[in-house]
Amino acid sequence: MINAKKAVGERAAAYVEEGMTVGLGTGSTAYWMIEKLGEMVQAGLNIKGLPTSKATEEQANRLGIPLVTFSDVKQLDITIDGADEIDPQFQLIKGGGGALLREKIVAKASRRMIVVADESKLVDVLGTFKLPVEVVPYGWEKTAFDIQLMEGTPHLRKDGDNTYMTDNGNYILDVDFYPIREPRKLSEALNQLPGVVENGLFIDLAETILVGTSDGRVLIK
Ligand SMILES: O=C[C@H](O)[C@H](O)[C@H](O)COP(=O)(O)O
Repeated sequence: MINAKKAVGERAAAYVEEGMTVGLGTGSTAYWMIEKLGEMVQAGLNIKGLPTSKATEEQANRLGIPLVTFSDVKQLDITIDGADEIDPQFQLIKGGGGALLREKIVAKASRRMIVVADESKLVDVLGTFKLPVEVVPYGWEKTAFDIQLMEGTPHLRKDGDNTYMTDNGNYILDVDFYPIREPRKLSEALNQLPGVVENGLFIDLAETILVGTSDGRVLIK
């Protein structure tokens, strides 16, 4: 069977050029982009990576990709990352893997964001995928209550019997807001709640979308 995520991830690595500082995304599609970048680095490509999660940091270290942090750089040339849903206006839902906060900080610091996904991620209207919202543990029940008043149905993310914890020590509420007809408004309203750290709506950040199809093609949008 053709691995659409592998094909699209590897294709995206071609956007990375000598000397660039690269935001390294998180997830099972970005994984293949990072593996390919590792090969390119071993073959002599000189780049610096800034990882969006601890998992990605470990992968990059294993592959010998030199890493920087925001104490070294304030702007990146490019970020390549996956998505959970992509609408026709290139607005995204991200955070299925819990990395949305670091991913958004890195994407916003980048001159361009390339999104890699298989075609199952393309939707007409966002929200079938429950929107991940990162919240501080203190008072999360009150934050969830406030989200319900916004007509969302929140579910506290679990990790087996435990509450799932992000790389930043926060919780995730996966919120059913379907259909999300006004993603910008919803994103702004969520971020007004004091307990919300960030939400998984990525508005006007994706510049180019690479879509891997089940028959092995990569479409560039
Ligand atoms: O927090 C996780 C990220 O936003 C991922 O980029 C997103 O969940 C897509 O992951 P995957 O490529 O594994 O479907």
